Amino acid sequence: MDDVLQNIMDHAVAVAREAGQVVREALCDEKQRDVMTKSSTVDLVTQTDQRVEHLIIQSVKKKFPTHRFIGEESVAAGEACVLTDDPTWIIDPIDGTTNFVHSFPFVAVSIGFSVDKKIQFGVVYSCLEDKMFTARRVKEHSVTENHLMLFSSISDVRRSIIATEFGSNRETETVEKIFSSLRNILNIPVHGVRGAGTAAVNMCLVASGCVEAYYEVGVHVWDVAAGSVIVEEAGGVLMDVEGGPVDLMSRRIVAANNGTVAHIVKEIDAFSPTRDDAPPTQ
Ligand SMILES: O=P(O)(O)O[C@H]1[C@H](O)[C@@H](O)[C@H](O)[C@@H](O)[C@@H]1O
Ligand SMILES: [Mg+2]
Ligand SMILES: [Mg+2]
Repeated sequence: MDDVLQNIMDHAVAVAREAGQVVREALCDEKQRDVMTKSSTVDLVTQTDQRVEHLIIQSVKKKFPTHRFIGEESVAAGEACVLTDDPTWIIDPIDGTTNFVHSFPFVAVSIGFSVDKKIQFGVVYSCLEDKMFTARRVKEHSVTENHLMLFSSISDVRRSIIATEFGSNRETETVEKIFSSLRNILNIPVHGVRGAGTAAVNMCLVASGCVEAYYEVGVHVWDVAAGSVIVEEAGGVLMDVEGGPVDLMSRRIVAANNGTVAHIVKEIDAFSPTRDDAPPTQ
């Protein structure tokens, strides 16, 4: 199975790079950044998101015809978001669509691969920085092209930088919760709070030791599937925002180094968005 998995992972890296090239070219063409909206007026999608997801799925289908998919834009188009034991590609064609639309320079292609409901490897290609982050769920972990993982050993949360995002839900109660968590964390006080505008890149920043923790409520499984392996294989931990094991379908995540995770979890004002795998409402 090892060689088989490596073969699949090599394909994921190749197709992520190809997808990244499409994203870079699309950035120079305003038409390809024309905005449509999904769950709210600030939940953006472009024809490039859809085109890149199509490209990835078609490329994988040719090589691995029995594999299944959970893709952000396919789910938006009505496909079910159900993780089975079958080999499944979990795809976010453009993580950071808002960044893409505004030319804010952090945009990633994120691909996680799951078997038996466990993510086996993750590939995050931060395509404007041209950084490829990969990790496989075995002892080995690697970040290609010299992007070495330098995991943070800081255990004093007051010396940390914490990454988070504001998401795309602007309901008053949700915004209140987001600010309540942010206020608690700033008041620790931490050195700073940052956000790249993409969950996948934020998780790679944890894995690289640039930030000590990243948390968000409202992410989706395609935002974090790949990053989850990259963080864990770098030596980090994943947790639910109220402590306990993370559930990638729950839309809640903390990814952190060992020293700060418990402190961060204490400060988060948690809430529970509708799960990714919830049956559709009629
Ligand atoms: O929609 P994309 O750009 O794929 O993903 C983004 C989420 O929608 C947003 O809620 C989140 O804050 C951001 O980090 C994420 O990457
Ligand atoms: Mg995303
Ligand atoms: Mg996306």
